[in-house]
Amino acid sequence: MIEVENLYKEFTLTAKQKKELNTRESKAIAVDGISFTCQPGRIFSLLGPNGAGKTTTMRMLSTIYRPTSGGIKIGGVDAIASPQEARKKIGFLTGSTGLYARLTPNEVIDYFGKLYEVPSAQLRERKQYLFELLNMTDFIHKRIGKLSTGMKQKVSICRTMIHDPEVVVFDEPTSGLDVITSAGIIQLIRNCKTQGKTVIFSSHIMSEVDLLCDDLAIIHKGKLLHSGTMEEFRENMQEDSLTGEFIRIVNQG
Ligand SMILES: Nc1ncnc2c1ncn2[C@@H]1O[C@H](COP(=O)(O)OP(=O)(O)OP(=O)(O)O)[C@@H](O)[C@H]1O
Repeated sequence: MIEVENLYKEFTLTAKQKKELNTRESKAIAVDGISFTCQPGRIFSLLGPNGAGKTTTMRMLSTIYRPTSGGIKIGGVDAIASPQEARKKIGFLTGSTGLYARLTPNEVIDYFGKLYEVPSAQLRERKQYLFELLNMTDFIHKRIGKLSTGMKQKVSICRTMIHDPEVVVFDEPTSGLDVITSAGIIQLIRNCKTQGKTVIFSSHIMSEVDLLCDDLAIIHKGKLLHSGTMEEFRENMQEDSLTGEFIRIVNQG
């Protein structure tokens, strides 16, 4: 379970950022008092346009950023007071995950498996499950530096999932990937749900959200504009399409 209460994050702007943003303000509010709960065995989507605050929220959930104020609990653990304990329960996928170009996927996953203290027999099993599910067996012994963007993304996903975390945080997991690669990732997210994990993923693609999620939150300019089940969202739509409804909510906010 993920419990988020009145989460707030502001960044202090550097002189360069102030110039780029053409502002005299010394602070930028990225996340402005949002609250939500993600339940085990359900897929929660954080949807919002560019700059809405999705990545900042995901990074706070994953203990990479410390919130300016507010509360986060991951599987009952206070992620702000005990980030290390919370981190053991989380698998976090972000677009900027660094991978060692000179190692092979197999070596990287072994390394992270050991880092997370996954017992060897379990590590072998997890690797087999993930490599097969994501169709990776052809390139697990090639150097990462020689792999395509989609292949690297698959390696990052394996890295995220190798310790079988109970909470999965995916920041735009299919961004820039072809439909076949995306389908493998979507299947993995579905399997996480079946396994009773808590899943949150961010996206700005409504069709992907529609395909996967049980619960939906829409954020814009750091504020929560909508939160509820996907079923309720569909039932109460005022526009003909899900994308149309998303745009209507964002424009109203
Ligand atoms: N390190 C930072 N310093 C200053 N401002 C930041 C920083 N990181 C993010 N922001 C600002 O916070 C706001 C939210 O950014 P964030 O990256 O969380 O949005 P996002 O919803 O993930 O957007 P996208 O879909 O474009 O990735 C933006 O206005 C952004 O410029």
